[in-house]
Amino acid sequence: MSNSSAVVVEGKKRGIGRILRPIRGQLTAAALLSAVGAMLTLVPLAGFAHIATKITLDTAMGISLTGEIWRVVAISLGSLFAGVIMVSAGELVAHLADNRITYHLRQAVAQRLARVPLGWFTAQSSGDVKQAMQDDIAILHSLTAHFYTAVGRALGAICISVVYMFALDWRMAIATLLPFIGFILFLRRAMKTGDASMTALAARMGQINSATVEFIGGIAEVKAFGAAGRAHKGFHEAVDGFARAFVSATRPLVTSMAHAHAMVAPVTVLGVVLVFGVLFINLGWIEPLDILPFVLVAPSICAPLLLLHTLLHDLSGATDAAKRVLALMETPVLESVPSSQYQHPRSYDVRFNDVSYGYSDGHAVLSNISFTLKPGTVTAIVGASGAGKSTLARMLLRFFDPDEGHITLGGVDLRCIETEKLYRYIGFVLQEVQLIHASVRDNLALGCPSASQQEIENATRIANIHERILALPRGYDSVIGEDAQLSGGERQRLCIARAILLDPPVLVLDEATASADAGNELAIQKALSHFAEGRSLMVIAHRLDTIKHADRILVLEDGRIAEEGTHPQLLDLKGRYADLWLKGNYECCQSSTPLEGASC
Ligand SMILES: Nc1ncnc2c1ncn2[C@@H]1O[C@H](COP(=O)(O)OP(=O)(O)OP(=O)(O)O)[C@@H](O)[C@H]1O
Repeated sequence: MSNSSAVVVEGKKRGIGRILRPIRGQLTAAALLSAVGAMLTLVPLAGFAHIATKITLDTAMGISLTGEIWRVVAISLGSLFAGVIMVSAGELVAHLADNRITYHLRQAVAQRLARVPLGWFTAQSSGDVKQAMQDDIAILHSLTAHFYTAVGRALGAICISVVYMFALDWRMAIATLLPFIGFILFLRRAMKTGDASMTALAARMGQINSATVEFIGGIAEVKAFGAAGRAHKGFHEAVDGFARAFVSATRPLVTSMAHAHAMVAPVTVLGVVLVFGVLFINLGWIEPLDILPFVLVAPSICAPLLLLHTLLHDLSGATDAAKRVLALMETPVLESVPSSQYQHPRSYDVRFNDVSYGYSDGHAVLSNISFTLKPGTVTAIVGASGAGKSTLARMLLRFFDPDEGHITLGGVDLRCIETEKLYRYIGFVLQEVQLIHASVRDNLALGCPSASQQEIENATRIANIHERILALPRGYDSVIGEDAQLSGGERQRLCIARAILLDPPVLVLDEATASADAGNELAIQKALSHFAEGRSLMVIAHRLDTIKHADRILVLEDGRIAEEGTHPQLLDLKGRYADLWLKGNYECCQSSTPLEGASC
């Protein structure tokens, strides 16, 4: 995509924060509810510790504790109940926010894609769009619906436990936290090891991919030239290299992770509490009963800490997904005027005015192109492969806008014509045939849903596909890809019928009969020539004999119009066209198609 002035780039700031901005308040509320809820659900642990301590100490002194026990039990149960309600409320708020953002993102992406140049879709694989629209938005769902509440719960539980332990005895609290500090240190080491080895692994994976592509892509040649052994060898070497790199990369990683997990195993934490507890008792710093709350609370930090680690690990995937969705939402769009400035073409003559265009900066694919398509005439564009023919056709369809110059329809700049209307004025059939998963009838009536069966059949007869459709199991109701398995040529004829049904005053055909066999091509050309009457037709053709009676032929060379004229005029010039004609080895007096006319 060029940095054309015709595109508008909106917003450069990237990141997950931008994606989640509309629901930031809801997510914060959800996280807070979850955090406070988690804190409250831990109150019973403190309650148990309190009761156990009291029973041991006070009953020995003969004090009755029934009233206090019931009070602590009531507070514990009340806290637990309130905590569960708050955690559930947090989940609900997060899911509502998720529902809102998912809807908002899908709408925003769809609206954006409706405004991007059609040329973007040819450069972008549908896989990329599907990845962002479905997979990435699903990943963001786990972020919005679960991440914030889970982080809230984990942090809430950890914070309240730490505060509680420090409130009881700061020396025991510090000692209890030692395994968790060990966990963080081992984790950091694992991450460092992981980062270093991931680069090496990615390089090895790249080698496997290249070897696989080479092997699969060239399988025919490999077999034909008996090089299967050599190709296999390259693939095996890449796989072996990856396996070796994997072993040496994972060994230190797994060791560090194993140490980290061992640090936060409840048994380790309990062991540390008991060892330091006994030590502090011997030092006379604490009483034996003072250990009890630590024994109850310290292991409960393990699970939230591990959960936090997993969540932060998942966050990087969600960040990448957010970036991809954001990139889609920032795809450069076609420049358009405010709807109040839309204009209606007064006629249907098309004019290219000094049009230049390049896909990338500094390399012009089309340079200073000027010509007019007059109504009722056929203009053919010919030239060597790569000369810029398809680019020229796509500019008329606003796949891209010119970098310089402009294109008008009936005197109105294409940028001032509402996009939907533009495709009512200019129909097209391109090399890449696009049919949707629907019935043949629906595919035909895509741009014209109110078309009658008679109108549809008239179009399919012109495109020479009516009989073939009738031969399908359910005729016009057969579904593409299910019971309508069509060849490339048949799909192309279906597209031609679809374009004909729209009855556009201007029609662009880019290698529209490329997949048709000779007989069909003749029939389609014949039908199209009748259809062309009174319209402007732009035909791009490789085979010069199919366009030799066009009203005007433009010969493109390196993105410039090298020659123009009628077939006889161009032959007389003895220039580029005459050369192409000669090289094409066309028979002078073969039966002509109607686009060709009759004379030789
Ligand atoms: N989407 C794209 N991005 C970048 N470059 C492109 C793109 N499409 C075409 N090009 C380049 O622009 C030049 C003109 O391509 P174009 O398809 O217009 O030529 P063409 O005359 O129609 O060729 P052919 O007859 O082989 O279809 C070529 O060099 C091609 O590689």
